[in-house]
Amino acid sequence: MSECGRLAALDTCAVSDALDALRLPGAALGLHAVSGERRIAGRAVTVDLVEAEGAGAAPRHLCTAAVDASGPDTIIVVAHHGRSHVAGWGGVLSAGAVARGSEGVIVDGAVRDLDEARQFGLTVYAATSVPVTARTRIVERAWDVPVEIAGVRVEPGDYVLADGSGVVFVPRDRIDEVLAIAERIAAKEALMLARVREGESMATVMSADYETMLDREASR
Ligand SMILES: O=C([O-])CC(=O)C(=O)O
Ligand SMILES: [Mg+2]
Repeated sequence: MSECGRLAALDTCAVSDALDALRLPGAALGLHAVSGERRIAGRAVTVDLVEAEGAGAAPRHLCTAAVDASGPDTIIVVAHHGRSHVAGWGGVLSAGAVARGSEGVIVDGAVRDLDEARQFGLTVYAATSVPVTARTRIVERAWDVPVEIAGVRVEPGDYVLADGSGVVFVPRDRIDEVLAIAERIAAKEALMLARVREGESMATVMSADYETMLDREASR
């Protein structure tokens, strides 16, 4: 199975635990599904946004090059630096992402045209939504460059997983290690759930062994 397929079979908590075991950052906090609630996995196509003032006139609308470059197994990752007063993503862009088969979009700030994103079936993870356009306010500094998303550095081609618990990023050169550990954690948790359903005591299922599980993964 491809790395994206293996990632999509996991959840963000198992991947976050694997990142913890490897002492890697990766969980981007404060983002949740605002359209098309579903788990998405893919490789990052990055965009970095800046205030328009002093940046010069925009030759095209923000995120357009990233949308044009996106497709299946990609997620458009927009560094909007927590701005909540203006949208870093909108409905026409959503239509473009859907037309190219992109897995979805992650914005660490506000987006708009959410009714359109939902209507088009696009999954969007963001901090919040507002009606206010980016035009004349925010422009694209660059795309296909390293960005920072809620404090996490993300390079083009890094792996992304987002679900009901939030968003995690995995550096592309660490994906094999992270997947191997996350898959072991998920398998252990599946066994724990079976024991819980069989009525075993919670204190036994989630014992000291569970508390120290990630340290043991780290030292394997
Ligand atoms: O003007 C914007 O912020 C972008 C927008 O509405 C869209 O893509 O539909
Ligand atoms: Mg619009």
